[in-house]
Amino acid sequence: MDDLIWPLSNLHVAASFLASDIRGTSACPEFASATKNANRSDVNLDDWFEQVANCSGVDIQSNTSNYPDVIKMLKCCGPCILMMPDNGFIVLLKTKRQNAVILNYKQQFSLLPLTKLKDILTKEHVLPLRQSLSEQLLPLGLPTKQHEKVLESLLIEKLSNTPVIQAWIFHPAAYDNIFAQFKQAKFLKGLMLSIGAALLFQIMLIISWYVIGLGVFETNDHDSVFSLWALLLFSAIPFYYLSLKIKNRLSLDFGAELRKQLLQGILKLKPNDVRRHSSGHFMGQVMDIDLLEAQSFGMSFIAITALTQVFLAGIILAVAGVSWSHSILLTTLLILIGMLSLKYYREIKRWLAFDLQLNCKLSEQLVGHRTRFIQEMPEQRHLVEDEDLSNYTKLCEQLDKWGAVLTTFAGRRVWLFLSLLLLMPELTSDNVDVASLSVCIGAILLAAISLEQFANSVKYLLEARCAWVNLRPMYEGAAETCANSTQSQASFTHADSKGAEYPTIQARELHFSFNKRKILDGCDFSINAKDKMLLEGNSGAGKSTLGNVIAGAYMPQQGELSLNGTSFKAVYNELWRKKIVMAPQFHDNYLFSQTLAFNLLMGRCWPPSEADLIDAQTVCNELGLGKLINKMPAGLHQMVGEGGWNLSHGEQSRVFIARALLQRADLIILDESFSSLDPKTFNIALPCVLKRSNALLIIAHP
Ligand SMILES: Nc1ncnc2c1ncn2[C@@H]1O[C@H](COP(=O)(O)OP(=O)(O)OP(=O)(O)O)[C@@H](O)[C@H]1O
Repeated sequence: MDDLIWPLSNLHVAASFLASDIRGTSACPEFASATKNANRSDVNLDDWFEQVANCSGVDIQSNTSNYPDVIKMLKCCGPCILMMPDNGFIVLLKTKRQNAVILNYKQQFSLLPLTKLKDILTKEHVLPLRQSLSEQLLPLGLPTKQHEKVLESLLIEKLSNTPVIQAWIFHPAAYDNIFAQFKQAKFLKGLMLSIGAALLFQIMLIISWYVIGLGVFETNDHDSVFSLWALLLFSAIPFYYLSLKIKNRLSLDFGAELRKQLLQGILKLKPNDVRRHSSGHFMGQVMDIDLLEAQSFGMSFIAITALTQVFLAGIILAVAGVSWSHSILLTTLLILIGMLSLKYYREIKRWLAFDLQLNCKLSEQLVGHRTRFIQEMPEQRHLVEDEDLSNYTKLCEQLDKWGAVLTTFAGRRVWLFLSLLLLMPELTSDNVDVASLSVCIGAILLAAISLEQFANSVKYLLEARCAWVNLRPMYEGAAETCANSTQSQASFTHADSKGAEYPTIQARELHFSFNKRKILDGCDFSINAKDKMLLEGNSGAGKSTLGNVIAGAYMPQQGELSLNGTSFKAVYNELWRKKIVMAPQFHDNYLFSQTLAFNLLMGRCWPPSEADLIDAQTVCNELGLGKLINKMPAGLHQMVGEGGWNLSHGEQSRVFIARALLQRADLIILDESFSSLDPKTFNIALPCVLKRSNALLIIAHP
């Protein structure tokens, strides 16, 4: 048993093992020598796992489970690191039926029953409770089996809301290696299983035709032939059911995985990249996920099974058919489908690109509706739209035309007509081999159905492929962030522990340009722990750019930036942003259509504790928002933003300030956050900001 437990000092070896299994990289930060022999409670494990995630490029998700769901969680959380009640960890790779596959301390695999693993992991919570409950049950004098059952039910009841185990689950980071994600989610295995079941179903159908043919042409024992035929058909049903069930399950999981990854990708896009595109561009791209989700998995299944059936029919025609001509015809049609598919693919690409453009324009017109309504000449409003719509109609017509050509040539009619034409000599001959003729007709029918299915599914797969090309940058956004993070080997917390020796921020020779236009040209400065600084400058001088560089939103092209002595390059990730919080300019900040509490505390923690809510209320009171919250029927839980309570410009600015202050960062950057406040409100808000910030950088106009 001791072999199974990893000590804290060697946790990085286990983490490296899991990370390299997923991503092929094994760079994981060790705990500092000072903490190596320390107790687990002395280190912040979540922070450490975040560093591991950044260094290795895998995603690590911290997860807990309540007592009733422990087995369920263990079954799906591998590969993960589980926290032991005492000072150790267990590395769970996966589960095999009712056993857990564990990586032991000697880096060998061991099997452990899941129930035993559950007992080990939960003993801290369960043992004392079990003891006292057992004593309470004793006077009832229940037989041992019933006693245990009642005890387990009571434990489930008592611990249903208590997290009893904690795991850090490793999985591939958003996109970059999306196939690794699919591999881990066992999609390919499931797809193969489902296709296998579908093929078995088809083979049983073909055998049943053979049996029927046998009954008709070669035997008089019709009863037994009919029974055999019925038996074959009946036995084929479970395969059909199994194939559909696996396919549908996987389709749902695949869609969920795609959406999850897309969301991760979007959240990791660099702000500057996002700015270069309009919101409509992203909206259009995100809408493509429907195409990808709906078409790709199910249609891959249909395309593969249909193509396999076509090959099956081709083999039957070649082996049992009357001539090779059918096989040649089938191959020719497949080549034709391939060529038409290419043409159709080009048409969809053009159509989707234009559709994306229209989406961009539409969303921009919605956002800028008020400006257009007031300022644009009414007679000009629809000129461009009309032209766009006529171009769109032309593209749609082209797309439909080539779609129709593809399905017509690949449709069953062309194949049936030509193949029956080829069969004419045999059909009219007196010397016909009836058995091979019937097999040939069966194969022609199978090919007809499969060809049509194949052509239809290829059409949808091509649409999914185009959608993927559009969505790819979103997935790659995350990948690039991972790549940047993997350069990082330094541990932020180590330097942080020596933080007092360093200025909060130190910048040396910072350079930043937009399209070769220099905005920051060799900036040198430092900001100390309690500094309160004002950054003034003319419009366009680069103040916000500097703020964004310090906050980690923009990457400087040259120079050195460090926080508490740790280089920016070493911790360019979420950890940096936890320590430096920026309230961007009003037009760049966003009030979500959520509760006021969410908008205030989203950067601190959500869902919030009672203490967080009290803190949020106090900061709001200090910023002069107390009266407003009192007026709101639901107080802090009032819905705000679009469709909710419309906050005024000045109120919204103070919510943004409160949001930054509530994150308790080392440095807070406020970019023109006071510009919309009247002098009285400014005089209320400023003391709160000065009191509640550590280091502070205020960007303002002179
Ligand atoms: N994505 C971009 N591409 C090219 N140039 C940009 C981009 N973003 C900003 N700029 C330019 O960089 C310069 C600095 O912009 P920045 O927003 O930092 O100025 P600022 O000093 O904060 O101005 P203001 O006080 O008006 O807000 C401006 O001239 C701006 O036009």
